[in-house]
Amino acid sequence: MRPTPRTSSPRRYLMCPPAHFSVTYSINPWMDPTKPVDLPLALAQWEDLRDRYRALGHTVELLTPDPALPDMVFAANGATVVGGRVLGARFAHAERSDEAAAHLSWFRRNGWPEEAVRLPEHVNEGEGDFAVTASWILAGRGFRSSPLAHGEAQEFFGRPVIGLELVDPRYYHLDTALCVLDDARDEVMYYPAAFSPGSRAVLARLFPDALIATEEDAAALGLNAVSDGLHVLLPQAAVGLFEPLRQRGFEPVGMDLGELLKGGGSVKCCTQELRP
Ligand SMILES: CN(C)C(=N)NCCC[C@H](N)C(=O)O
Repeated sequence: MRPTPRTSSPRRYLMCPPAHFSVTYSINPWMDPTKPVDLPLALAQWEDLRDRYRALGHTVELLTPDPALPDMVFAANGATVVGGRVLGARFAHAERSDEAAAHLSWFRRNGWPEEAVRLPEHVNEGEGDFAVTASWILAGRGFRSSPLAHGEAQEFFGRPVIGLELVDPRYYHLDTALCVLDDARDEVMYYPAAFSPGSRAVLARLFPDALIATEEDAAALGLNAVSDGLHVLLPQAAVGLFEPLRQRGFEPVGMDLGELLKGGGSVKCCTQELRP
């Protein structure tokens, strides 16, 4: 079988340097405050990701980190931007709640019109739980985002929102268990065991040709990846995903974000996409 021809399209990303990253509390099973974090290494790994995006021709905007918010490096959680409209976040845990205002004020200061920016009513952790395909917005629930946020997103963006129930605490956000590979073609990769039986059936119906990840690759946070339609940047430890991606015509790019994994996030968590 010949691989589908792929093309990348230029993206605009929002990232936040891990200048104050640390693990001082635990709000997901990956976080162990007794394990030290090597901050210079975390910064170097993050810079490598930022530079890789730029080298691939993408634009990276920067959010100023706040010393009181050690998880702010996980910029994907701060908002969801689709069609130039911004749905702000409302965090489930008090430790992260002030990040939401920092994101909203960034959008207001950077030219987004007031009517395109929404302060949300219901708990949603941005692109941690919202994934955008050509036809739908996939929306995770079960650990962080409220199912009520799914209706709110559908009204705000005017796109069909498909709710998916997460059942394994290691995969507490949708973007730890599913990655959109081609947002022009409704193509994804995911780890079925992270979802309830009903949600698994929905995924199988919507994405019959999806790339299915093994437990090993999911446990390396291999699905916490970012695709520009051709290049797929993913944790380098998810070795089992590289060949299946190549067979489909993608170019996998392994990244080492090992220090940030101590906070429970990797490539996608660090990357919020600003969709025009
Ligand atoms: C998978 N994406 C965007 C994420 N899954 N974000 C990482 C959040 C990590 C943070 N310590 C937390 O537990 O909220």
